[in-house]
Amino acid sequence: MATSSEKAPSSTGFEKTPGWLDWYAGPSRPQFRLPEGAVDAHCHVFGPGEEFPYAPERKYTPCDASKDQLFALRNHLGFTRNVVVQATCHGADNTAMVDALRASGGLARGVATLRPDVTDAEVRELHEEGVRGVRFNFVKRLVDAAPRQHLWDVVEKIAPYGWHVVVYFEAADLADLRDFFLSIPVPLVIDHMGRPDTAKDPEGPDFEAFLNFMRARPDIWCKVTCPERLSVSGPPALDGERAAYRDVVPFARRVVEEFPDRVLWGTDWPHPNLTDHMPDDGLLVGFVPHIAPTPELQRKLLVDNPTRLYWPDAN
Ligand SMILES: O=C(O)c1cc(C(=O)O)oc(=O)c1
Repeated sequence: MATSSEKAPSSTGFEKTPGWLDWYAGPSRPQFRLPEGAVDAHCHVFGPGEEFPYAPERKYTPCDASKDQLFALRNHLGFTRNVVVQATCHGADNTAMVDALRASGGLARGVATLRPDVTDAEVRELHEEGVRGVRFNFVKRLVDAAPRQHLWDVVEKIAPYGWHVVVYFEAADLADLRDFFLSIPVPLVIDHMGRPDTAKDPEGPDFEAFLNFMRARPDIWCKVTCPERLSVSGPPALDGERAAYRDVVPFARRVVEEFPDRVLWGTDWPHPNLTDHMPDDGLLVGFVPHIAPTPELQRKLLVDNPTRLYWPDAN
């Protein structure tokens, strides 16, 4: 089946980080049929660099991954909508992400990166474009640490618009960040399950600490995403593998089963910074029924929850 996403990725005007793995061209058609109205609740656009230059402060230079390629993948996989999360390679310049929202005809919402001096008029404009959240990143290989006061200043600006804060952090840093997170007075959305060490016991104290954090407030959501990033023993979603990333399943399944109304799923296309392999996104979609085994859990994870968070006025 030919899709425009089969075109080989390129990187215009920028030199990619050495060893960069490009997104998988020509993904298979998912065997798991996504329910009507499914949302890819975590994906990115990269550039194209010629039109939307990568930020000078970036920690990596990716291959291009345009909005048209993202929308072609959406259609090919059977998603209806996207949530486009600002990628760190674009810093706090949200223009590529906003351009994708604008082109989507209402089928995409966004999560932005903001500096503390952002004005109310700028936040209002982003809201009108479809942005509904701001991302705070604590992963040191991706961004330099931001002073807490800067983050507070941003929270004050976005709170009146009903936005949430998306947090990305390493499991080992949760103990230090927990109190700060719990003091943020808007809903929180955790990226990639808080990056558990999946070589450890899913019933062990580390993952229990994560679940306890989720139990601390009813408005903490979790993306049960990125098995391709978190998996240690695989097997990868390649070469027709239909039971990929088995070691991640018990972690994600615990979250889905305990918090069925506050979990989200997305592809994480174009999968920045993978070093080992690049998944076939069609096979990656096949991960979902392993972590959400019933049609009801699947509908909540893929349709009801993301629609409630990002399109509360839909239907
Ligand atoms: O783990 C990562 O490297 C990663 C990077 C980014 C980004 O650069 O924005 O986003 C993600 O969701 C994951």
